Amino acid sequence: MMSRASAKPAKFLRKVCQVEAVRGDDAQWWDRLPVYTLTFADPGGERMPCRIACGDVVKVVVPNYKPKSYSMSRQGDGEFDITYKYYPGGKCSGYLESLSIGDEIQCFAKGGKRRNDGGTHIGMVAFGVGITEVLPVATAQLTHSDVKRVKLIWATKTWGDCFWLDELERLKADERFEVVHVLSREDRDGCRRGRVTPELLKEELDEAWGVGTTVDRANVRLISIGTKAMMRDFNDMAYADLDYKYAANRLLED
Ligand SMILES: Cc1cc2nc3c(=O)[nH]c(=O)nc-3n(C[C@H](O)[C@H](O)[C@H](O)COP(=O)(O)OP(=O)(O)OC[C@H]3O[C@@H](n4cnc5c(N)ncnc54)[C@H](O)[C@@H]3O)c2cc1C
Repeated sequence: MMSRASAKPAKFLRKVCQVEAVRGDDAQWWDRLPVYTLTFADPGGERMPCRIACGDVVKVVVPNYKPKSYSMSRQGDGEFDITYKYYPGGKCSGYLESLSIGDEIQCFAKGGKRRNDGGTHIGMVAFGVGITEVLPVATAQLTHSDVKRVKLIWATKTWGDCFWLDELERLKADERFEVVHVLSREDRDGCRRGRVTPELLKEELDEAWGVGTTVDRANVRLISIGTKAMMRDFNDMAYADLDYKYAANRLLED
């Protein structure tokens, strides 16, 4: 895999807004941060060595700062996408926000996780913009014929924070795939209200699938993507409260 020393220039081709910003009453605060997808040409015409099925990232070298990670959200023919949430004042998302079409960024690929094979029931939790990594991984899981169920639990503040809804609908055409939206700040038909808790995971995964009865626990694979704190909380819930085994049940291994 490439390193910072081998960062290469990738030309910025286009930008799509996924989530519109909502400004708060306080001029400094935004009630909803915007999300954009940026498309870049493959550096030097060479396909970036990113395996989006395994959550590899694009390291964006921020000028006069350091490289920051962005999941590759799509790999196309001669191009790739990253999808970022813009944080006002954010060092890297601010840099991405400042780019104009035709500009070049310096970037390199990083990753190395492997699929922990053998899972038939895949439980995935995306916290907010963590969906950028989770959805490509979910899509890849559905290419495995031994996978019987893929359940994606997407936790956001509101429905307005959700994007890629068309893509989710398209994936739902595969009856093995299911999405559960968990909204912390909004009541909405068809969505759960609240946060991801051990009780919610037990209901949506163990009870829904019959883990321990019709489904062997050894056949469950789990993944969560979000901030470090959110992923730590998820690990406590999954590997302590629900008693899954980290080594055996995680979907991607280092
Ligand atoms: C493996 C990995 C993969 C990742 N993939 C992605 C990805 O695909 N997409 C993505 O977007 N990120 C991703 N990230 C996170 C990304 O790397 C950066 O951490 C993120 O973009 C923030 O960096 P920043 O430099 O822009 O913000 P920072 O410089 O860290 O600052 C954030 C600023 O935003 C401010 N802020 C926060 N909320 C609000 C608000 N509501 N209103 C006003 N100001 C606010 C904060 O106070 C702070 O000043 C990933 C991280 C890792 C480790």
